[in-house]
Amino acid sequence: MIEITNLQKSFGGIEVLKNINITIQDGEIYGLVGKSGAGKSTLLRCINGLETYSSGSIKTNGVELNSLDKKGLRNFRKEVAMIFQHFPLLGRKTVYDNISFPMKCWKYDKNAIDKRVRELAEIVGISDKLKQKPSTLSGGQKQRVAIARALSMNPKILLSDEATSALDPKTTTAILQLLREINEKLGITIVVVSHQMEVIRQVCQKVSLLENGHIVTSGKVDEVFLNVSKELHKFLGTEEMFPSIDGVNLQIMLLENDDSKQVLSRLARTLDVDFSILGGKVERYRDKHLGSLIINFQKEDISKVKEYLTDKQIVWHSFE
Ligand SMILES: Nc1ncnc2c1ncn2[C@@H]1O[C@H](COP(=O)(O)OP(=O)(O)OP(=O)(O)O)[C@@H](O)[C@H]1O
Repeated sequence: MIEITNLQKSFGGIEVLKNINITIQDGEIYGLVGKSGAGKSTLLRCINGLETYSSGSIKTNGVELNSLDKKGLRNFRKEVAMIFQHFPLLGRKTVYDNISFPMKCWKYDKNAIDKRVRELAEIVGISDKLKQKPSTLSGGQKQRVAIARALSMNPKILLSDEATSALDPKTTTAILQLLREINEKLGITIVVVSHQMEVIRQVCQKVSLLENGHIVTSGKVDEVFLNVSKELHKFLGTEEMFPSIDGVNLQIMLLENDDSKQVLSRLARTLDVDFSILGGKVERYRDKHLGSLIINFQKEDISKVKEYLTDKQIVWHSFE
């Protein structure tokens, strides 16, 4: 478990992390999302001990990071691996040598290294590329090599800093799927940093939204979506997506149940009201699909519409 309490970090007198409180359970995939400069990478670097923090606490499995000496920190880093946007592979070495590199540094036995490299190559799907140089691989394949290398020391935690940001959408989905398989098969806790909500939605169970160094929204990803806050609207750029026409715009959230699927036709029949559909979308949240519709109702109907939706336990948001 990673427990971050009242964490504060400054660079040269400028506070870049402010009162951060996050608990990440073992085996969870946790997302940190936010705009550029929000403090995501700094937080990730604090978690793996690459940055010190000014005050507060980070405990990994009960051990306070700031209390570790050099040797303690070196051993701790064996348990926390990291992958990056630009997969820093050794260009002159083969894929095999890249994956085996950390184990060689720690002077592992040659046969054990060979067994582990082949195992990892199989897990990440690059068994046929072991003799190639990174320059002959696609971006997705390079990231797979970087993931295999990150897993070589059997880490308990994998930190992913914008690992899919340089990849096209299809390759991004494939790499996120791989992270999920690794999480499920190997039980590794994964922290995913991204500036894209789409990435977080596909793979994470929980999320914290960072803005200017502090957390503005946290929770289970689908709940954060359902109870979309002003801050999340601002981050997603959706606060201005509702055209200003007469009447009142409601966002109606659609879940994977029958009640929400037929809500509009039932509502119109029961209340005898007219409405206009302004927009809608369906998004994937790990294994679920959640949707939302933006509906414009006439002002005189709005209170009975809200009452009806609340009574039917349909989640809605008003943009008055
Ligand atoms: N080594 C450093 N020295 C001084 N300031 C830094 C340093 N590292 C980061 N910062 C500052 O801390 C703030 C947070 O940066 P950070 O890289 O953590 O943000 P981020 O959310 O990861 O952004 P991005 O997505 O662009 O990487 C920024 O204002 C940045 O300029």
